[in-house]
Amino acid sequence: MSVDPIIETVAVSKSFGGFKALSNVSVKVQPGMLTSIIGPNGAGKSTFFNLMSGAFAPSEGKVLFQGRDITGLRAHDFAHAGIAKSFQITNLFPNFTTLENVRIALQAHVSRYGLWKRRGDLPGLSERGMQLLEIVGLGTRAKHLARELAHGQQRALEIAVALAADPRLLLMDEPTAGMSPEETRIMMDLIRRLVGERTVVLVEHKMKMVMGISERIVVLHHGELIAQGSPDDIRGNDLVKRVYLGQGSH
Ligand SMILES: Nc1ncnc2c1ncn2[C@@H]1O[C@H](COP(=O)(O)OP(=O)(O)OP(=O)(O)O)[C@@H](O)[C@H]1O
Repeated sequence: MSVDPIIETVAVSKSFGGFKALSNVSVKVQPGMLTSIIGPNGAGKSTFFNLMSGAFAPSEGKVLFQGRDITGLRAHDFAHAGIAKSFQITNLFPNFTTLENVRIALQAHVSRYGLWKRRGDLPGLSERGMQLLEIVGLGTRAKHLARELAHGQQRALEIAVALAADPRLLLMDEPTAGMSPEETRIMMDLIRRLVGERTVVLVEHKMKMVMGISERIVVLHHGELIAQGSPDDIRGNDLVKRVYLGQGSH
């Protein structure tokens, strides 16, 4: 494919003390697509995710975002460049309403660009906040406190908070962790809707979900890239099959 990648890792490695958690991984993520990072426990998925989000710098190699070398910049600069992340660990203000949580995120984004104004001066914030809540399916929950939402709804709210920065790239770490089958289905539908206008990269354990939703899959094992391709490529890959053999039904 000749399309320029939105984010690219060039031979990245990451060592913790003497231990190499990631070794020489080169991946090009295509824009407007859904890419999933998979691999058995300890494969290096979270480490790779953290390199893409700027949580830490690679020990070796480079990270390019829209062709620009962003290796070693702070997480804040990654966010500024257009990379947002949604975490497993909740990042919400539980005693604020759903809409207030999104408004705070929008306000933080506005202030980051030096345009901070008093609340009353930003009449568009509530409207934009409501639009984001509609996108994630929480339009009817705007006045509920964040802590009153069901688990799946809280995850959807975290996505609305991440979208407040209008990111080009959305990184999601196990977006359906701990969800019921119904919540998982709703989240998968939401993720599908987000892709296209944005690029989405997921770290995910649930194989069935990954195969059903992804356009590209990157497989890590013992910190190395062992395969990348379409779900069909990955399904038919002998090395991937061997790695997952006996892993149970993740
Ligand atoms: N901060 C750290 N210090 C030392 N070792 C680490 C650190 N972070 C990760 N590791 C090690 O690096 C390896 C890869 O970890 P990582 O969390 O990236 O894997 P993972 O694929 O996300 O695993 P899981 O599916 O279990 O979450 C593991 O052996 C882990 O113990």
